[in-house]
Amino acid sequence: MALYTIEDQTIYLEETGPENAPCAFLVHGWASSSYTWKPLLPALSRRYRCVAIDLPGFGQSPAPSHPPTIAGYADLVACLIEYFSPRQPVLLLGHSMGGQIGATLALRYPMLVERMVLLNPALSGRLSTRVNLLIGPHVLAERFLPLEWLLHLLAKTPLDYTDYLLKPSNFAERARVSEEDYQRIRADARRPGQGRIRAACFQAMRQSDLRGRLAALEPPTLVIWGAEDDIVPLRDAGAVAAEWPAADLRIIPNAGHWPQFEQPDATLRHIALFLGLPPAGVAPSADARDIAELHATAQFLNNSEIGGRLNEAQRMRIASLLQRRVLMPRERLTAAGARGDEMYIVQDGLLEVWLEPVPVGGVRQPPVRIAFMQSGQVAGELGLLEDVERSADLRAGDQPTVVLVLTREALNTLAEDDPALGMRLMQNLAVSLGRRLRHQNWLAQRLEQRAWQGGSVTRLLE
Ligand SMILES: Nc1ncnc2c1ncn2[C@@H]1O[C@@H]2COP(=O)(O)O[C@H]2[C@H]1O
Repeated sequence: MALYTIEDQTIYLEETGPENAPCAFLVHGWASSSYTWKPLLPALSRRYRCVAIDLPGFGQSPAPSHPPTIAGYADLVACLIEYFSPRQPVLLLGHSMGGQIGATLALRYPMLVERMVLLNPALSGRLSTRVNLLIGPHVLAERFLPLEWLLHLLAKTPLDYTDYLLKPSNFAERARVSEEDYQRIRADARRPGQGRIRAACFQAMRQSDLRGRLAALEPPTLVIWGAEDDIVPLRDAGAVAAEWPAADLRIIPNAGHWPQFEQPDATLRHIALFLGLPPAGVAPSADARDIAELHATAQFLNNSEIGGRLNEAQRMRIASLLQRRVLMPRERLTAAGARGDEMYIVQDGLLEVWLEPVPVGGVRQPPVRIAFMQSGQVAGELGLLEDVERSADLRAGDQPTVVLVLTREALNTLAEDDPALGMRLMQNLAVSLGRRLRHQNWLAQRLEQRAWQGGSVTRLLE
């Protein structure tokens, strides 16, 4: 954990991911800590420099000197964003109260936020009836230090009721949460000495109702909600649907207030789709680790045959699957008759298609160049789609040539993980094949035309 100070406030935060990568800021919820993000950090820090904060008064960060407010927390996070990412807006993730802080920040400082991912965000600040009736009185009692210590001591006796309150409110009936994660979440919720802040934030959330202002949120946002959340109930998702149609709202079954722990695969899948991260299970290629290059590749794909009609996140996803290969002038990439399961997108230079004509009178003819592929065009797609022999030789032109390689395995993983993107990719490939077919038809027509014209000339001469 790293330690920072802003004015007189000390803040603990966890930093992961490459230092020169775009920044992601992660803001936890009420009575939690940066541990909130544990299931998501490995995937996120492959692409982002992740900064997971312990808000003042929570986790390891000491309490603020003034009573906390949601806007105050938003201002503090904004200050950190400006420090860590002075030139570029950031990805902002918020869970529960952290979602309310994130949305407040995006309303106050839209220029600091590139996009947002909100998990079960406490947008209205209204909590569930169960929390208000059962947990609320406990929280409010903890405002007073002697009472907090009394309740803390009680929690060490057989009279402890923490699990009865905590478990069913936080987790869905069929949730999958490991004992270790549960114990960490539980410990954060009951940290001694934080009772005053817990009570103050309980009130602060209610005083920061964002309903009626959601439509003004500018950054593209993914909102994920566990269907069985009994802390910030799903009814707040109704406000998202009604007021904020631009938000991408995803509801995850068999998850409650902690979808990232309860259904990590589904949660990560939605986030990966939204951010254009590689699908789970695909190791990033060496090139994909270089984030600047990844962005450049995604931009290049925009003008390629397979990147048409895709959004930025989808192009980033494909870019992260491609391997870059440099060919020497005239180097052979594939041989006719050999097997291969890769397709090539020409990034720079030229890829020539060579074919050996049918032997004439049993004599082999020298190969002829039948086509060439320029920057943005694809070749080798037949081998990618089907386990058949290559139909022609592919060779680099007279200059060094750079190709981006897509393997069948990567394509299959992508199509399984993101069927809509897989479908679009296939459509783009079909369109490119169609173009070639039309070109062949045109050549055939020209051949016919020449034969016919040739015939008529012969008649005239007669
Ligand atoms: N007539 C053609 N016109 C353009 N490209 C071709 C032609 N024939 C074969 N190719 C390309 O050459 C590639 C050789 O490997 P594949 O058979 O996998 O995929 C083939 C096509 O991409």
